[in-house]
Amino acid sequence: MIEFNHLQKVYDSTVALRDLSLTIPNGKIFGFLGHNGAGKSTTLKSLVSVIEPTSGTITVDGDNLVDHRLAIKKRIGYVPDSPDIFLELTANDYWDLIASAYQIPADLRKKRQAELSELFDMAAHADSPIGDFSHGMRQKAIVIGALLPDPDIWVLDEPMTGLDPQAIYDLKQLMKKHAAKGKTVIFSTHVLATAQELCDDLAILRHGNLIYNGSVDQLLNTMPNATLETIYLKMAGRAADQQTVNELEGSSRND
Ligand SMILES: Nc1ncnc2c1ncn2[C@@H]1O[C@H](COP(=O)(O)OP(=O)(O)OP(=O)(O)O)[C@@H](O)[C@H]1O
Repeated sequence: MIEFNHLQKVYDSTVALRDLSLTIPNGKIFGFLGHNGAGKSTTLKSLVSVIEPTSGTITVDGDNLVDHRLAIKKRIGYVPDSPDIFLELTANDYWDLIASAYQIPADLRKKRQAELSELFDMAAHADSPIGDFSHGMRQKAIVIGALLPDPDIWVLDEPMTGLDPQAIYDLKQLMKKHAAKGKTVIFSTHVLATAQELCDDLAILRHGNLIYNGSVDQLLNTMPNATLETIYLKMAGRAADQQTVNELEGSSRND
């Protein structure tokens, strides 16, 4: 179980996260929704130790991230919001780097790399530099890297961006399979149909504030016949209805 307790992040003069407290159960697919700049990446980057929150704590199965940083990092596979990293390395060099950092046994790495490269049509590109790849191919190389250690917690920041329909389908299947094994999948997305299809639980952020945390079913039940898109826009959109937010916040607290 992952717990964010009163997390706050201030960048210079921008408050990106305000007093974020929520719990992510193990074995679930958990989605972060919110407009551009709402604080989704900031939350995910805090969890994977790319940035340091200004205040508040994160615990993973009761262990404080600050005190158990390396052990927790080794349990997490991360797909960042931009795949434009390690452009000089070949895909294989990048996967080597991950295999060595996570101390993945050679035979397991070989097996997983073969399966994932095959699935994402990347086997023929393993020895090409990431910088020569299209956006979608870079994204696939990063996704493969993040899954090589078969992490307990898989964190993906807008992972479907730039992927072709087949790769999106395959990635969604992998996310479902990962959670079905009892592992935790946490992702951010702007695609509400994907969130509705995949997520057990959701957090909706607006200007760094948590405005909903609970199950997708519970949210959908609040407005019979409405889609997640309709409800989301009512809560977080341009004409956000404060009364709806208050009612849903109340119902998620009383859950
Ligand atoms: N390195 C940074 N320096 C200064 N401000 C930042 C930095 N990173 C993010 N911010 C600000 O923090 C706020 C939250 O940004 P964040 O990237 O977490 O949003 P997001 O919900 O992931 O948005 P998007 O959907 O556009 O990716 C925004 O106002 C953003 O401008």
